[in-house]
Amino acid sequence: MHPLLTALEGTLIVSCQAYPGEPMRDPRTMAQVSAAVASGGASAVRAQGLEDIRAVAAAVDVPVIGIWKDGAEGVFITPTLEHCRAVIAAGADILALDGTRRPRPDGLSFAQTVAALREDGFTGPIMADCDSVPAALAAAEAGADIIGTTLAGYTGERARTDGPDLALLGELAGRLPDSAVLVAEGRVHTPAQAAAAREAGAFAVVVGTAITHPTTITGWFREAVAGA
Ligand SMILES: CC(=O)N[C@H](C=O)[C@@H](O)[C@H](O)[C@H](O)COP(=O)(O)O
Repeated sequence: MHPLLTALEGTLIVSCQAYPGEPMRDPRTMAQVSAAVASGGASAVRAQGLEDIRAVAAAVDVPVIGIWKDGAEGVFITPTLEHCRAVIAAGADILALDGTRRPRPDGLSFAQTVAALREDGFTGPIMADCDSVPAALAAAEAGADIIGTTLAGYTGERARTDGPDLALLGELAGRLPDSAVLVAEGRVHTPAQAAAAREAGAFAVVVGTAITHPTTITGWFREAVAGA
């Protein structure tokens, strides 16, 4: 296991992202939200976009997982080697990128991308945002340090479960090489679901929307109130 990851076992990681056009889409806001979740005990923060990564890294002492979303279809989470290099240059401690088996815009495979980054001298952990068992196993084989369930339910490989994809976690638990850890990410909306993800085999759990996206959380409550 990568040494930086030892401290993350059994912890909560919080994803702090605002989407294009939203009121909170401002690196200063995301830095403040990141500092707030770090105060609450988040062991690491996941940030999107080069400006946010710079601002968040300056605002928190915990490791920053950096991604760069470019586009909204196909491979869009840190889709190319150049995106990866830019995320690292922006100050991410951990690099996350698409870890599916879909063709990448620059024509490189996931394995080639990881190899090029190691060739560059990047020594931090690399997180693969995966969508299926085969993708996860291939990404771990290619040298990913963290296997995330981030894209399960978003690519057509698996049905979109209501909460986290506990079945996928269960299928992967115990099947990854010792070099990689399994992280639950995606639709963890309640503390009970976070605990269930751990019980299903997750090394750590990432929560985004349910902690840092007030518009969505407001919608949940609005619907509950209106339906009562
Ligand atoms: C599919 C995709 O694009 N996921 C993104 C990856 O960074 C984010 O939009 C999610 O908020 C993040 O994965 C955390 O998940 P949740 O917000 O469900 O707790």
